Amino acid sequence: MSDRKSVFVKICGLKTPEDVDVAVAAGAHAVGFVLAPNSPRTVTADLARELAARVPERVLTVGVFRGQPLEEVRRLTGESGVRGVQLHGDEGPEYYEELRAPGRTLLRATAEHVARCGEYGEDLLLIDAPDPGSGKPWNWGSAQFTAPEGRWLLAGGLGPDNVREAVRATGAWGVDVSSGVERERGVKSPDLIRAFIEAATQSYDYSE
Ligand SMILES: O=C(O)c1ccccc1N[C@@H]1O[C@H](COP(=O)(O)O)[C@@H](O)[C@H]1O
Repeated sequence: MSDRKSVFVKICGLKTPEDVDVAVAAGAHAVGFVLAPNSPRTVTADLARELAARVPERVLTVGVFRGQPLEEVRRLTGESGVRGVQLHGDEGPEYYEELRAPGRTLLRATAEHVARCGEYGEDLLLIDAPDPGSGKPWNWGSAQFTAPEGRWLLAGGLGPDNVREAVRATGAWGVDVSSGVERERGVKSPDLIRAFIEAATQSYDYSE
């Protein structure tokens, strides 16, 4: 039996101060701002900075990138002031090495279901669906998926109704969600954010 009391919860794709405040008050451990282009959740570095400034130190702020040049990731990270960098491209270990900086948390997102934690020098591994941010689940429950050892986050099609089962089935250290806490694409629902965090943080209550 694990002595963990809760999973790590990241709420991603936040665009408004109200939604950031709701996620923080409900107990999110991390909040994400999409700094990749062409998403209904894309925010400018200026808006990300404004949103990140509302977040207490204990909550990790994360910039989300997809296949962008290193200089662009560096610039947007600096301008927005986020402390975490989440990469969804096919960047190699050298790219992570280039981005490493004191106080910065590097997250490597992959749809590769045999990934190992820390393989590219990342601090946290994120195992996601092939189409990140689509709300489509992948087959995390299948026998073909072997969960990695260590600290990894599960994402892809999670929501208040399935997060608990997903954590129990995979043993994920943490979870990440965007679509499953939206009332329409790109628009968050405070009620769903609260419900997701509540459900996720109950995942390791083995007393029942
Ligand atoms: O959310 C996006 O639009 C996005 C864009 C580019 C890269 C990653 C993106 N989101 C990531 O996807 C998962 C959430 O997926 P879901 O919507 O809950 O199915 C999460 O890791 C986000 O950071």
